[in-house]
Amino acid sequence: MIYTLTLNPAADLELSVDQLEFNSVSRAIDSRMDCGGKGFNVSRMLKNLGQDSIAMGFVGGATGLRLSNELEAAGIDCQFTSIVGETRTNVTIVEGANARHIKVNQAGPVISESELTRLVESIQQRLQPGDWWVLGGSLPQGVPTSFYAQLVSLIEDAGAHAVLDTSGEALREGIFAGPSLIKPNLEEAQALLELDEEELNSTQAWTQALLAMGAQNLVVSLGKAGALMASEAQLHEFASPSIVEANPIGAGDSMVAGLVWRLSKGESLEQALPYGLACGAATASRPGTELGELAQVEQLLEQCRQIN
Ligand SMILES: Nc1ncnc2c1ncn2[C@@H]1O[C@H](COP(=O)(O)OP(=O)(O)O)[C@@H](O)[C@H]1O
Ligand SMILES: O=P(O)(O)OC[C@H]1O[C@](O)(COP(=O)(O)O)[C@@H](O)[C@@H]1O
Repeated sequence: MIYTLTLNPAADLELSVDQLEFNSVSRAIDSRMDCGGKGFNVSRMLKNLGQDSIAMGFVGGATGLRLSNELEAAGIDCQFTSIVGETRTNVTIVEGANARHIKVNQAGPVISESELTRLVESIQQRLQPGDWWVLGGSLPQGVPTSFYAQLVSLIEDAGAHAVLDTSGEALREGIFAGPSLIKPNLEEAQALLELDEEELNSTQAWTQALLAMGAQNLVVSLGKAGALMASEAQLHEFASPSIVEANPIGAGDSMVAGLVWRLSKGESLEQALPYGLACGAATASRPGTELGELAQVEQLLEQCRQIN
């Protein structure tokens, strides 16, 4: 089974404007609201790929209810921990004229100690060897930065696989607990390291430094340039397919979905990575946080090649 955990889900509100202007009123020419949050997106993408998963996490208030209803309507098994606070809304403003965007993510609700305890208990009840657990996204307020590390240890000690996709201190502490896989983008990966210029210019040096912190495997996504994969014995670079980008939000989560989909079938990371790239590219070609579909992923797969 694949589980996805989203501690800080979000409704993703996208407003499109012709031209972004500060200190004046802009009128949206288009708007859309999608279900977002890293683990939720992974479950949604897995569904598009024909793969079931169980979505877990904190949901609260009207926004939380809206997201739960949307996931359930998509046929995703939801096992949420309800909270008193309100699930957040993240805003993206897309400027049509210059094909660029600004994204502002809210901090998210405050989680109480009893809500956190209930979540840990519901995770512990489900731990089984061989399962895959995707832990994705930022921490809402009140959740300690060591929380992912605690979960990674629980999951890996149970003989299951933890895939960690977060950033900053939560990622740093989580890596030390030895997750099966981490998937930062380049900026998130390099922010963890204090390397000199020469080491930063050597992919071998900085990927090995990340692995030395504790991650068993590493995929670093590079946007349209593709991705790197590294383990103790391997370092490979793959190219991403070429698409017309509409909105890259959700591409990273879709890549994680593609990876876990294939890894859970027993494939190696090298075999799984082209699926991750194709899923990321399929989603980047769509507006808002709309995610790629299987037919498009299969078509893009042909263009995902290993560069070295
Ligand atoms: N414009 C694009 N063209 C082709 N592929 C893309 C594009 N943007 C994203 N992708 C694919 O999605 C993956 C994840 O995107 P990336 O932006 O690196 O992740 P994140 O959202 O975590 O920052 C990339 O490795 C790539 O395969
Ligand atoms: O939890 P964070 O880091 O604030 O990120 C949440 C945001 O990231 C997303 O999950 C998209 O992530 P990616 O672009 O990395 O795939 C959005 O749906 C959501 O608004």
